[in-house]
Amino acid sequence: MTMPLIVSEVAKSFTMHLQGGIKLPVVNNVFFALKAGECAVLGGPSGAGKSSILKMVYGNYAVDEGQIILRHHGKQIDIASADPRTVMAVRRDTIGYVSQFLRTVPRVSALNVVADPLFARGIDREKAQDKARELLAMLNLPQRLWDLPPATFSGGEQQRVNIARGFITDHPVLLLDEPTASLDAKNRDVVVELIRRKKAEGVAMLGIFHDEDVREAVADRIIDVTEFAPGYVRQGADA
Ligand SMILES: Nc1ncnc2c1ncn2[C@@H]1O[C@H](COP(=O)(O)OP(=O)(O)OP(=O)(O)O)[C@@H](O)[C@H]1O
Repeated sequence: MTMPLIVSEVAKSFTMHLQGGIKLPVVNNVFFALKAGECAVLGGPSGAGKSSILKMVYGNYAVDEGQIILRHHGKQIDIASADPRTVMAVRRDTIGYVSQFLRTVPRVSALNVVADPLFARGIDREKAQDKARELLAMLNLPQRLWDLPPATFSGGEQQRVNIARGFITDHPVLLLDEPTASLDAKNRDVVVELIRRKKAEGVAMLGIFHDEDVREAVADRIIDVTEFAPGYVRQGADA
């Protein structure tokens, strides 16, 4: 069986147009694969390139070199070279992204913001909303808020709506961009539990977690991003 995600020989640099077009290499020869049901966590100091890798895998950042292969409807798709329409289809059905920040849509209730990815996949409305209610209750969002648009919610309330939205689908690959940052301990534990459930369902996850306790609780392994620094020489490697 092929892996749900294979990243090979990926390189990325940013061109600083305001500084005479100088190139800032960020990562080089990024190489890893995810198994179904595992949660790998990107590790390394600030600025090492963790977010950049996550954004490339989601198709948000262009890739200079290499391949990012996802298994999508039984076929292998290279996100690094896929056209925008394919990227959208892959995001709808295959790869999800849970981040800290909610992009609120005016006049749409929290319940429907959460259920929306299931509506997009053609899931029955009632069924989708039931699942959204279950997640919002788990994440302790007060029921009086469910029918209101999240635009006026507190930062933590918006974050929980976003987390529910990110976890509602059954995407086989899920990217976790610090989903627990600034959550209280009770809701952090809920997110840890949601990640465990996804593992049990066979979802492959790639995440960034600055919170050490959460990382310990969810990580099956750490991918050390400093090994992908341009110019890094592997210990024991031939010159
Ligand atoms: N859009 C961008 N334009 C220019 N440089 C960028 C851009 N995004 C990231 N960088 C640079 O790339 C490097 C890696 O950034 P990245 O955000 O991927 O690191 P990180 O490991 O996620 O850091 P942190 O843990 O602080 O979030 C940094 O030097 C950063 O300044």
